[in-house]
Amino acid sequence: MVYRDSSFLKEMSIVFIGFMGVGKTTIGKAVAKKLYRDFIDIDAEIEKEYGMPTSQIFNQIGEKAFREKEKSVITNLCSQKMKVISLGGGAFLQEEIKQVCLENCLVIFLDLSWENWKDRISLIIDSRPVLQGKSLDEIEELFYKRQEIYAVHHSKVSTDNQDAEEIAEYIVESLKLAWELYGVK
Ligand SMILES: Nc1ncnc2c1ncn2[C@@H]1O[C@H](COP(=O)(O)OP(=O)(O)O)[C@@H](O)[C@H]1O
Ligand SMILES: O=C(O)C1=C[C@@H](OP(=O)(O)O)[C@@H](O)[C@H](O)C1
Ligand SMILES: [Mg+2]
Repeated sequence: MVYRDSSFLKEMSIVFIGFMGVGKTTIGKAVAKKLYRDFIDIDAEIEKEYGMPTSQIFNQIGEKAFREKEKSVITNLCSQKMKVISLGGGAFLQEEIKQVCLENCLVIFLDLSWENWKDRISLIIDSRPVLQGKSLDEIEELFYKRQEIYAVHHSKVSTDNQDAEEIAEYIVESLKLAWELYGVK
């Protein structure tokens, strides 16, 4: 059956959410390339606006300003179609961001187990101010607490034991199947 009014499904922007370091930026970029869409990384947009890396924004201007900018950047970009957008792991702490994304975009939660996540810490610790100065136990507590904000999404993809390219391929194939199922041309 062909649903003639379902073409919006194929046009919706895709938003990636999940904890720091799960691969939102890496996988988002790969998915965008495979779908021939523009890729937007919200942290990169904020860094461009301030002309400095996130850690420096947190240190010099403060987290509050970062979060305000995060909200305005996401609110503006989420209304656009055909994008692939990777959020920062703390964006869904703000209810307004959560609502605007869930209402306008296809929200995909990238899930990774704590066991696998902790092997990745050395890759990200220097560039993630939220992790700095915390013990591993404190980071584990934050990891589990943060799962609450990702609980509402449209789709969840487990990323354990797969490389970013494989995950991106799986996401794109699943999207194509879903579009076909709904008769989207
Ligand atoms: N599936 C994966 N397997 C192994 N390493 C990964 C995977 N996805 C991302 N990475 C690595 O983990 C680090 C964090 O990835 P990144 O995409 O920046 O995460 P996020 O945007 O969610 O914080 C990077 O060094 C990246 O190369
Ligand atoms: O979880 C968070 O509070 C943050 C996550 C980071 O993005 P990634 O999830 O891409 O690391 C970045 O937005 C900032 O350092 C704060
Ligand atoms: Mg990122």
